[in-house]
Amino acid sequence: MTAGRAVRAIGCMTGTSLDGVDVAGLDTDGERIFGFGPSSYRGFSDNETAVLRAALGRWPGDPGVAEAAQVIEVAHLDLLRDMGGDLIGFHGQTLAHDPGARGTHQTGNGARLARELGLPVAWDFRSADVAAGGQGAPLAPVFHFALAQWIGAQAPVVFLNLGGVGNITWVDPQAEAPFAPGAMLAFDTGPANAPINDLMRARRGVGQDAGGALAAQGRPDPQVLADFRAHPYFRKPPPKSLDRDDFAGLAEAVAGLDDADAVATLTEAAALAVARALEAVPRPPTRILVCGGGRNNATLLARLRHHLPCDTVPAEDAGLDGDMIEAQAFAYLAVRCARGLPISGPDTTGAPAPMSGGQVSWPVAAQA
Ligand SMILES: Nc1ncnc2c1ncn2[C@@H]1O[C@H](COP(=O)(O)OP(=O)(O)OP(=O)(O)O)[C@@H](O)[C@H]1O
Ligand SMILES: CC(=O)N[C@H]1[C@@H]2OC[C@@H](O2)[C@@H](O)[C@@H]1O[C@H](C)C(=O)O
Repeated sequence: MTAGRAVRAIGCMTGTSLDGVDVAGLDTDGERIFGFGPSSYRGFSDNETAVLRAALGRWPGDPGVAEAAQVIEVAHLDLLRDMGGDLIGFHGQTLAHDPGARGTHQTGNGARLARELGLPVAWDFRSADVAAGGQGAPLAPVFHFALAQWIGAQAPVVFLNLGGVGNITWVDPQAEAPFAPGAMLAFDTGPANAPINDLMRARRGVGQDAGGALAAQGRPDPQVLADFRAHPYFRKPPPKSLDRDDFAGLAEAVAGLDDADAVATLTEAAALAVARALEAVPRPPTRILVCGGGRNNATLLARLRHHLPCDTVPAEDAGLDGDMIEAQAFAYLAVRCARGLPISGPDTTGAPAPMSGGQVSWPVAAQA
């Protein structure tokens, strides 16, 4: 793979929402975007979700992890057999993330995918960064930088991803290169959909608050929100990242509220966390492009618009596919990994210097 020559990479993401696998094609040399390929999605069955949930917080070798890996590998093989492409970028399922102590754990074996698909697979994107002292997340920012150029942004823009956890990337599109000092600032904002999904599942037996309809009927609890805002995470300067369940106390704090007030409180908390994050960016952005499933939650989007200092619009307003940006990011990262280009640095994960990451498994080597 060389500069200026596009390959068709297929990126795969299974995020912290535990809803399913996104895969998306991208034509890129790992620097420029040349175009977007087809995308696809496969939801997890109830059984698969139960296996993954049971393995959350677990580390390699723990009970339940081999079963979770099997679910992830099979779900990816189902989707990837029909996607073609030259190279796969496989994120795997994050089961646990504790960069300051135990490390980060994405389950699923890229070497098995390479063997069964007959294609090179880039994977294990986060461990080298963590080993070097970085947070190991977020990794999509370098792709956000490329996207800012693709959409022709002239002034700073923010990408806000609302998955299970929220994260932002502030990008200065005039910067010479993504890892030039001051080109980006990225970090996790706080809980987003994960607590809402967990509450809806526990109380209503459904996976999400569709459209934010239930939150719209409730009243956020001021005391719970005051305690939430006092969480030490918000005082920590970036770089910083979160595990899915780092804000478990929030779920406990809404336990005594009725369903609508509880979900309204969690929705407001997600919006407040993003508003707080925007206070840390170097210069105000011209607009905030929202991607990830949370942009379909009308109540959450309305609360964001109430709190945020500039235009807050779905990524579609810039001609992007807001459901697939993370999967596309791992396609882009796969090519950067194969070329040994940096994927993280001081302003994204807090790695001491821009550094490459991930490993590539080749079908032949995988058979040996
Ligand atoms: N119509 C909708 N109404 C409300 N919420 C929605 C809707 N569609 C999606 N969501 C929320 O978005 C979630 C899926 O988002 P997404 O696929 O971006 O998350 P992810 O990839 O798992 O997360 P992460 O960014 O943490 O890796 C769903 O689980 C749900 O909470
Ligand atoms: C450890 C881990 O899997 N983190 C995810 C998670 O989901 C959202 C947020 O927390 C972000 O930090 C990251 O994913 C995106 C794709 C990233 O690395 O940019």
